[in-house]
Amino acid sequence: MQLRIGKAGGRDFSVDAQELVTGRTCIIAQSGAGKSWSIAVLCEKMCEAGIGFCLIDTEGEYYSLKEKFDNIWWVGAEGADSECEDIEMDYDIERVNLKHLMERAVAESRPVIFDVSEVDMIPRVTRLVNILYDVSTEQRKPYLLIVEEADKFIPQSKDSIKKIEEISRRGRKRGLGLLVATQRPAIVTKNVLSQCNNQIIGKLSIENDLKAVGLFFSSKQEVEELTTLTPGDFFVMGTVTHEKTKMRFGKRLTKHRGLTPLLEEKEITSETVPEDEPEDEVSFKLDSDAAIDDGAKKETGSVSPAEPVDNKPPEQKNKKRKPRAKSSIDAKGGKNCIVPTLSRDEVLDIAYSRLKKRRFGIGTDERLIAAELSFRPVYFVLVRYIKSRIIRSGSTIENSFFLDGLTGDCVDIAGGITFRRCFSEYIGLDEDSILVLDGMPLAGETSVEIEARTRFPRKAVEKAVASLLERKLLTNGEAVGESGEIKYVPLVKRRLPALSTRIVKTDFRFGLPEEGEVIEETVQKDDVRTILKAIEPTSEIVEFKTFYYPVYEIRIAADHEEKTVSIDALTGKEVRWI
Ligand SMILES: Nc1ncnc2c1ncn2[C@@H]1O[C@H](COP(=O)(O)OP(=O)(O)OP(=O)(O)O)[C@@H](O)[C@H]1O
Repeated sequence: MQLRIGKAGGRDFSVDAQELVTGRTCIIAQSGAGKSWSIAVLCEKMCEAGIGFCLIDTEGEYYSLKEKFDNIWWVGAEGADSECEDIEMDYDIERVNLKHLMERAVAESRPVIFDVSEVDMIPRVTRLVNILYDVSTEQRKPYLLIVEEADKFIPQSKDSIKKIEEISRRGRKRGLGLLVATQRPAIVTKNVLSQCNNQIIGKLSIENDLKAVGLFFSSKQEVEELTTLTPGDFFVMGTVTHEKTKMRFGKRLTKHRGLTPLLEEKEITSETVPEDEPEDEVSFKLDSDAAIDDGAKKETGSVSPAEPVDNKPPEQKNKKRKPRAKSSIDAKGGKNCIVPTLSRDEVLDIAYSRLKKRRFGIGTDERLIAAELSFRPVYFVLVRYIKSRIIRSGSTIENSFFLDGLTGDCVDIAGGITFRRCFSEYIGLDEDSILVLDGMPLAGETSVEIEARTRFPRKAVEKAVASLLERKLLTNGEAVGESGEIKYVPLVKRRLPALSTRIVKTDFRFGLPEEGEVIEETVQKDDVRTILKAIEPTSEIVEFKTFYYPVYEIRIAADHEEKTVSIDALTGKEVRWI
């Protein structure tokens, strides 16, 4: 019987079930390289094929297999809770008659998750493996023992659980196979590793660990290749396959729980949301992709066309990560993340095909080294202002738009997220400095000219100029003419846009995501208010809400360089700065 567990070179890749279940296999890869994922895929395939196994779960992450395979018995500490309402523990690890349970499990080829995440592991596992060995000696039926984090149970020291070593030597004749997984082969007892007739080896970086697996490879280059593998990629060799193969484990049928930085649920920050607003939706009215009228410039004109366009996102200062709180989600909080439509797998596929075709332009040996989902803060801003020139005097106009919560730049989200420079260079300035800077002609101005234009007293102009010089938003100043007056030239890439009458709206699905990191916003509402006042003195912020847009950060490395590309988790397009 073959178990189809993934792909190798575009083709399905299978392992021999008999060899896997009754043989000795080690899965070796560093943290985050995909061991738990691979074990879960193997378990799913064994469940589908009706093969029995007992998985020692040290992190309490495998109960989700029960989502699809409800004949699994989950044995764990009393009160252990799953994050899924309809999955419940079957047996209390302290009370269950373990001998009786394992006799039935082996006889019925039943999968068992032996969850030791909340208990003293070593005595429980020692007891389990003793019982399992005896049961297998009696029944002689194929059954697989899976030991996650093997370095905890069979370290290279006298503390190793001897019965596991015995299973590795003598289990086969009893039908009892062994699969051990570890991040640190260098510290697992050689008594077991040397017995393994199958090896599944993924990314490793630590020198000693590379040495420890060196014996499984024929050349140094092959061992070095291990350092470049991406999560999910493994070399499989031994009797489970006919030849050594580099493969990638396939999709999981059940949720992967071995994730993920924890997200904290966040309230929608709004001063004007009425008490009875529907709780599960944040919706805005949509009109067009450009909400602030970027074209409508003031007299001083826009930036010179000759100026190079900076496509790079402004630096994300103070980019803080928020942990996900384990507490329950309150009615409103946590529902303001846009739910991604693309899975991590799908985005990895996109990145891989791009690696193959267009490359990312940083070297000949490009490879993916990380792909993380994060949620980027976006503000929805609704402004009301009076503009007597357009509509009869005294009438109010509304304009809404999206701003990047990290930079203050404009965000368009119709058809995928894109960023346009608008406020970022002005964030943190006081109103006087903004007016001095934004109104300055490209050729520059002297202090006297600034005074004449702004009607600010000399002291105020000096203060504004000093703060702009400090922020490097003006040139240092050159003496001009016979009087030797100093002329300052603006260094901003964008002038402030004028307010328009546009209104934005979106119909995204908001919710609490299962994985990913929420990035905390850094731009202050007060700074946005100051800029809006400088653009239009009558403006008032009527609504100011924060929501989070999902983006996958893909890290690519070549020989000497690394690059991060952001992929929109709704469209699969690269996130652009225009
Ligand atoms: N075959 C795969 N396909 C797609 N994504 C994968 C695959 N393997 C791993 N990943 C991704 O890599 C992440 C880390 O994988 P996993 O939790 O299995 O690592 P691990 O080696 O068990 O880490 P640790 O030793 O720290 O528990 C997963 O959350 C998943 O997003």
